[in-house]
Amino acid sequence: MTLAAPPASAFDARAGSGAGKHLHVVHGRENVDLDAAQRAVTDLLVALGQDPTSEHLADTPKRVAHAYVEMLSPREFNLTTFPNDEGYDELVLAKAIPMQSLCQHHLLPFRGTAHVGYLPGDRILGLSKLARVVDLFARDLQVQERLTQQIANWLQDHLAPKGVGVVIEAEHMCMSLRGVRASGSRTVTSAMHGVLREDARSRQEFFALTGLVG
Ligand SMILES: Nc1nc2c(ncn2[C@@H]2O[C@H](COP(=O)(O)OP(=O)(O)OP(=O)(O)O)[C@@H](O)[C@H]2O)c(=O)[nH]1
Ligand SMILES: [Zn+2]
Repeated sequence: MTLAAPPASAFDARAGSGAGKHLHVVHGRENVDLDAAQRAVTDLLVALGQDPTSEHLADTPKRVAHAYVEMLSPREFNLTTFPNDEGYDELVLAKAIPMQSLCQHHLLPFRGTAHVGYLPGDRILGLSKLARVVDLFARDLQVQERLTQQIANWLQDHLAPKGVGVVIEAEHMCMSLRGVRASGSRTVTSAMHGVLREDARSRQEFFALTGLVG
Protein backbone atom coordinates (compact mmCIF):
# COMPACT_ATOMS: atom_id res chain seq x y z
CA MET A 1 0.00 0.00 0.00
CA THR A 2 1.28 3.44 -0.83
CA LEU A 3 0.62 5.87 1.94
CA ALA A 4 -0.54 9.31 1.01
CA ALA A 5 1.72 12.29 1.50
CA PRO A 6 1.30 13.90 4.90
CA PRO A 7 -1.11 16.80 5.06
CA ALA A 8 0.19 20.27 5.72
CA SER A 9 0.94 20.22 9.43
CA ALA A 10 3.77 20.61 11.88
CA PHE A 11 4.49 16.91 11.62
CA ASP A 12 6.69 15.02 9.25
CA ALA A 13 5.84 11.47 8.23
CA ARG A 14 8.43 9.26 6.54
CA ALA A 15 8.07 5.76 5.20
CA GLY A 16 10.03 3.38 7.45
CA SER A 17 11.18 -0.18 6.97
CA GLY A 18 8.67 -2.71 5.63
CA ALA A 19 7.46 -0.20 3.07
CA GLY A 20 3.71 0.06 2.92
CA LYS A 21 3.19 -1.54 6.35
CA HIS A 22 4.79 1.00 8.63
CA LEU A 23 4.86 4.72 8.43
CA HIS A 24 7.40 6.15 10.84
CA VAL A 25 5.90 9.31 12.22
CA VAL A 26 8.34 11.87 13.58
CA HIS A 27 7.64 15.27 14.98
CA GLY A 28 9.16 18.33 13.45
CA ARG A 29 8.76 20.98 16.10
CA GLU A 30 11.45 23.56 15.69
CA ASN A 31 12.64 26.63 17.53
CA VAL A 32 12.42 25.20 21.05
CA ASP A 33 14.86 27.14 23.25
CA LEU A 34 14.78 25.64 26.75
CA ASP A 35 17.09 28.29 28.27
CA ALA A 36 14.97 31.11 26.90
CA ALA A 37 11.84 29.40 28.21
CA GLN A 38 13.38 29.14 31.70
CA ARG A 39 14.32 32.83 31.66
CA ALA A 40 10.80 33.71 30.57
CA VAL A 41 9.30 31.73 33.47
CA THR A 42 11.60 33.55 35.91
CA ASP A 43 10.44 36.88 34.42
CA LEU A 44 6.82 35.76 34.75
CA LEU A 45 7.30 34.87 38.43
CA VAL A 46 8.89 38.26 39.13
CA ALA A 47 6.10 40.03 37.20
CA LEU A 48 3.58 38.16 39.35
CA GLY A 49 5.21 39.50 42.51
CA GLN A 50 6.90 36.23 43.44
CA ASP A 51 10.41 35.83 44.81
CA PRO A 52 12.26 33.52 42.40
CA THR A 53 15.14 33.13 44.88
CA SER A 54 12.99 31.34 47.46
CA GLU A 55 14.10 27.74 47.89
CA HIS A 56 10.80 26.35 46.62
CA LEU A 57 10.90 28.47 43.47
CA ALA A 58 14.61 28.05 42.74
CA ASP A 59 14.13 25.22 40.24
CA THR A 60 10.60 26.14 39.20
CA PRO A 61 11.56 27.89 35.93
CA LYS A 62 13.46 24.77 34.88
CA ARG A 63 10.55 22.50 35.87
CA VAL A 64 7.95 24.63 34.12
CA ALA A 65 10.01 24.96 30.93
CA HIS A 66 10.58 21.18 30.84
CA ALA A 67 6.91 20.52 31.56
CA TYR A 68 5.76 22.68 28.64
CA VAL A 69 8.35 21.24 26.28
CA GLU A 70 7.23 17.74 27.27
CA MET A 71 3.57 18.56 26.77
CA LEU A 72 4.30 20.13 23.39
CA SER A 73 6.57 17.39 22.03
CA PRO A 74 4.77 14.78 19.94
CA ARG A 75 6.06 11.23 20.35
CA GLU A 76 7.40 9.25 17.43
CA PHE A 77 5.65 6.04 16.43
CA ASN A 78 5.17 3.57 13.62
CA LEU A 79 1.79 3.75 11.95
CA THR A 80 1.40 0.01 11.43
CA THR A 81 -1.28 -1.28 9.06
CA PHE A 82 -2.28 -4.79 8.03
CA PRO A 83 -4.12 -6.10 4.98
CA ASN A 84 -7.86 -6.37 5.51
CA ASP A 85 -7.80 -10.03 4.39
CA GLU A 86 -11.26 -10.89 5.69
CA GLY A 87 -12.82 -7.83 4.14
CA TYR A 88 -14.02 -6.56 7.53
CA ASP A 89 -16.51 -3.84 6.64
CA GLU A 90 -18.01 -2.69 9.94
CA LEU A 91 -16.89 0.07 12.25
CA VAL A 92 -13.70 -0.19 14.27
CA LEU A 93 -14.02 2.17 17.20
CA ALA A 94 -11.54 2.97 19.98
CA LYS A 95 -13.68 4.46 22.72
CA ALA A 96 -12.72 6.74 25.58
CA ILE A 97 -9.08 7.32 24.63
CA PRO A 98 -7.68 9.62 27.34
CA MET A 99 -6.83 12.97 25.80
CA GLN A 100 -5.06 15.98 27.23
CA SER A 101 -3.90 19.08 25.44
CA LEU A 102 -3.13 22.75 26.04
CA CYS A 103 -5.54 25.54 25.20
CA GLN A 104 -4.00 27.99 22.77
CA HIS A 105 -5.72 30.95 24.38
CA HIS A 106 -4.73 30.54 28.04
CA LEU A 107 -2.00 27.84 27.97
CA LEU A 108 -4.13 25.85 30.41
CA PRO A 109 -4.93 22.16 29.96
CA PHE A 110 -8.09 20.76 28.51
CA ARG A 111 -8.65 17.09 29.00
CA GLY A 112 -11.19 14.39 28.45
CA THR A 113 -11.75 11.52 26.07
CA ALA A 114 -11.58 10.93 22.35
CA HIS A 115 -13.62 8.34 20.44
CA VAL A 116 -11.91 7.48 17.18
CA GLY A 117 -13.36 5.10 14.61
CA TYR A 118 -13.08 4.13 10.99
CA LEU A 119 -14.66 1.90 8.39
CA PRO A 120 -11.81 -0.11 6.88
CA GLY A 121 -10.91 -0.10 3.24
CA ASP A 122 -8.04 -2.28 2.00
CA ARG A 123 -6.09 -2.06 5.25
CA ILE A 124 -6.75 -2.17 8.97
CA LEU A 125 -4.77 -0.20 11.51
CA GLY A 126 -2.88 -1.38 14.58
CA LEU A 127 -5.37 -0.43 17.30
CA SER A 128 -2.96 1.44 19.54
CA LYS A 129 -2.28 3.80 16.64
CA LEU A 130 -5.71 5.36 17.04
CA ALA A 131 -4.64 6.54 20.49
CA ARG A 132 -1.21 7.53 19.22
CA VAL A 133 -2.67 9.78 16.55
CA VAL A 134 -4.78 11.52 19.20
CA ASP A 135 -1.64 12.05 21.28
CA LEU A 136 0.33 13.25 18.24
CA PHE A 137 -1.95 16.22 17.64
CA ALA A 138 -2.84 16.83 21.30
CA ARG A 139 0.78 17.72 22.12
CA ASP A 140 0.40 21.18 20.72
CA LEU A 141 -1.24 24.48 21.59
CA GLN A 142 -4.72 23.65 20.43
CA VAL A 143 -8.34 24.54 20.07
CA GLN A 144 -10.61 21.53 20.39
CA GLU A 145 -12.20 21.99 16.98
CA ARG A 146 -8.84 21.95 15.18
CA LEU A 147 -7.58 18.97 17.19
CA THR A 148 -10.69 16.99 16.24
CA GLN A 149 -10.33 17.79 12.55
CA GLN A 150 -6.58 17.13 12.44
CA ILE A 151 -7.04 13.61 13.84
CA ALA A 152 -9.81 12.82 11.35
CA ASN A 153 -7.98 14.35 8.36
CA TRP A 154 -4.75 12.58 9.17
CA LEU A 155 -6.40 9.15 9.41
CA GLN A 156 -8.31 9.77 6.20
CA ASP A 157 -5.11 10.75 4.39
CA HIS A 158 -2.88 7.97 5.74
CA LEU A 159 -5.23 5.00 5.97
CA ALA A 160 -7.62 5.75 3.10
CA PRO A 161 -10.54 4.07 4.90
CA LYS A 162 -14.16 4.19 3.73
CA GLY A 163 -14.97 6.52 6.58
CA VAL A 164 -13.54 8.17 9.69
CA GLY A 165 -15.26 9.55 12.78
CA VAL A 166 -13.72 11.43 15.67
CA VAL A 167 -15.52 12.77 18.73
CA ILE A 168 -13.80 14.57 21.58
CA GLU A 169 -15.39 15.44 24.92
CA ALA A 170 -13.25 17.64 27.09
CA GLU A 171 -13.27 19.96 30.06
CA HIS A 172 -11.28 23.16 29.58
CA MET A 173 -9.46 24.38 32.68
CA CYS A 174 -9.74 27.93 31.35
CA MET A 175 -13.51 27.53 31.73
CA SER A 176 -13.29 25.69 35.07
CA LEU A 177 -10.55 27.25 37.16
CA ARG A 178 -10.94 30.88 36.15
CA GLY A 179 -13.22 33.21 34.22
CA VAL A 180 -16.74 31.82 34.08
CA ARG A 181 -15.76 28.89 36.39
CA ALA A 182 -18.21 26.53 34.72
CA SER A 183 -16.59 23.57 36.43
CA GLY A 184 -17.62 20.18 35.03
CA SER A 185 -18.93 21.55 31.73
CA ARG A 186 -17.66 19.45 28.85
CA THR A 187 -17.36 20.50 25.23
CA VAL A 188 -18.13 17.96 22.51
CA THR A 189 -16.71 18.26 18.99
CA SER A 190 -16.84 15.87 16.05
CA ALA A 191 -15.33 15.40 12.60
CA MET A 192 -16.51 12.87 10.02
CA HIS A 193 -15.26 11.74 6.62
CA GLY A 194 -16.51 9.44 3.89
CA VAL A 195 -19.42 7.12 4.62
CA LEU A 196 -19.68 8.35 8.21
CA ARG A 197 -20.24 11.85 6.96
CA GLU A 198 -22.53 11.03 4.05
CA ASP A 199 -24.69 8.16 5.33
CA ALA A 200 -27.04 9.08 8.19
CA ARG A 201 -27.41 5.47 9.36
CA SER A 202 -23.65 4.87 9.62
CA ARG A 203 -23.24 8.16 11.38
CA GLN A 204 -26.00 7.26 13.85
CA GLU A 205 -24.39 3.88 14.47
CA PHE A 206 -21.08 5.57 15.16
CA PHE A 207 -22.62 7.91 17.73
CA ALA A 208 -24.59 5.04 19.29
CA LEU A 209 -21.39 3.01 19.71
CA THR A 210 -19.62 5.95 21.34
CA GLY A 211 -22.47 6.02 23.88
CA LEU A 212 -23.12 9.69 23.15
CA VAL A 213 -26.63 9.02 21.79
CA GLY A 214 -28.96 6.05 22.26
N1 LIG B 1 -13.70 27.64 20.17
C1 LIG B 1 -12.87 27.39 21.17
N2 LIG B 1 -12.70 28.31 22.13
C2 LIG B 1 -11.87 28.01 23.13
C3 LIG B 1 -11.17 26.83 23.23
N3 LIG B 1 -10.41 26.86 24.35
C4 LIG B 1 -10.67 28.03 24.95
N4 LIG B 1 -11.54 28.74 24.21
C5 LIG B 1 -12.16 30.05 24.43
O1 LIG B 1 -11.36 31.09 23.93
C6 LIG B 1 -11.99 32.29 24.34
C7 LIG B 1 -11.01 33.40 24.50
O2 LIG B 1 -11.80 34.53 24.71
P1 LIG B 1 -11.35 35.92 25.35
O3 LIG B 1 -12.60 36.71 25.59
O4 LIG B 1 -10.30 36.53 24.51
O5 LIG B 1 -10.65 35.44 26.68
P2 LIG B 1 -11.13 35.65 28.19
O6 LIG B 1 -11.40 37.09 28.46
O7 LIG B 1 -10.12 34.97 29.05
O8 LIG B 1 -12.53 34.87 28.17
P3 LIG B 1 -13.32 34.18 29.37
O9 LIG B 1 -12.83 32.77 29.45
O10 LIG B 1 -14.76 34.26 28.95
O11 LIG B 1 -13.04 34.93 30.63
C8 LIG B 1 -12.77 31.92 25.59
O12 LIG B 1 -14.14 32.03 25.32
C9 LIG B 1 -12.39 30.46 25.84
O13 LIG B 1 -13.43 29.71 26.45
C10 LIG B 1 -11.35 25.88 22.20
O14 LIG B 1 -10.77 24.79 22.17
N5 LIG B 1 -12.21 26.20 21.20
ZN1 LIG C 1 -8.47 28.57 27.19
